[in-house]
Amino acid sequence: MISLRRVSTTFASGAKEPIVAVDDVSLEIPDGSIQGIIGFSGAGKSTLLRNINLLERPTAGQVWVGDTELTGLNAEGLRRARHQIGMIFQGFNLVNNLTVLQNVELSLKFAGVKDKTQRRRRAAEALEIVDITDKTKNYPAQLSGGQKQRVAIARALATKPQVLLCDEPTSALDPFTTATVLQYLADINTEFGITVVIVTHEMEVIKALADNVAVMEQGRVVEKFAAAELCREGFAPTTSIGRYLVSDGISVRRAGAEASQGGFDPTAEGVQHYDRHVDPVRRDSAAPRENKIFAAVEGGLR
Ligand SMILES: Nc1ncnc2c1ncn2[C@@H]1O[C@H](COP(=O)(O)OP(=O)(O)OP(=O)(O)O)[C@@H](O)[C@H]1O
Repeated sequence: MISLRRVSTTFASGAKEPIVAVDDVSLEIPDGSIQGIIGFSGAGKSTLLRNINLLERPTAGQVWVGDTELTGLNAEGLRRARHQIGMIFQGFNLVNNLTVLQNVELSLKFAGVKDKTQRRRRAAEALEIVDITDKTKNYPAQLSGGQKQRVAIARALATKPQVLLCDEPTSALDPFTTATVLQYLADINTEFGITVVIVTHEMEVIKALADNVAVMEQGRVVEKFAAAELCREGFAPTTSIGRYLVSDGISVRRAGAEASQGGFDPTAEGVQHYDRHVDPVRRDSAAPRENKIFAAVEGGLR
């Protein structure tokens, strides 16, 4: 469980009034779930996400990940705790003068994996999870946006995190590539039980991925609901974003799975878009991929 307890984050802004980016937010995110955080620009979504790994230290409140209160740790404790929390960004944040493999190895080096062979093996394993083993010797500039984000996901996974924080991970991608990246995130959540927290302003991303939704406005979480609620007759969200999600049709991935009892409902509008564009290579290679995942798990991914 990730538990944010009365978290606030205020930025000084010179002579002007301080900016309250996050205002007394409490949020519980169950292990293994996908939490969507949605809101308009400037609502405080990214700051709240960065509060979870203390990339932005809250000015008040507590952040708990599992049994550990991150806000109570010293620098060394926090450094170690952060290995449990991977993060990906809209701009990918790869190191341009390192190859794909070296980029992933670097995160293991920072995580204190001293043995070079082990670093290389674990980096290669992580790259396998996102099916990008053919690009290990390439540099970021030689990759498409979607490939860069997949490398960033591999880099985040290499340290075997329990939590993956995603800050607008698909905002820089076209719809086709977005769908592929979302599929990887869904797979990683399902197969490894990694808790995913995703900040976005894209309704499609929420519909395709989230189990639970938090709507932010002016630093506050003003509405929370399970994505499945969007399918329930009579569900009446109070925020404009919530109402939009309802009026836009009930094409929520997890809710669709529940409603149809048969899993993912590819006929739902919106989901169709998501499903159709999933990389066909991944659909066709289910069996070998499964073995690969097991190998990775045996290798200690979890
Ligand atoms: N380092 C900072 N210093 C000062 N103000 C900041 C800083 N980071 C964010 N802010 C301010 O805090 C508020 C919330 O910003 P934040 O980036 O968290 O919002 P957001 O919902 O993620 O927005 P967007 O969708 O545009 O990225 C904004 O007013 C922003 O200008």
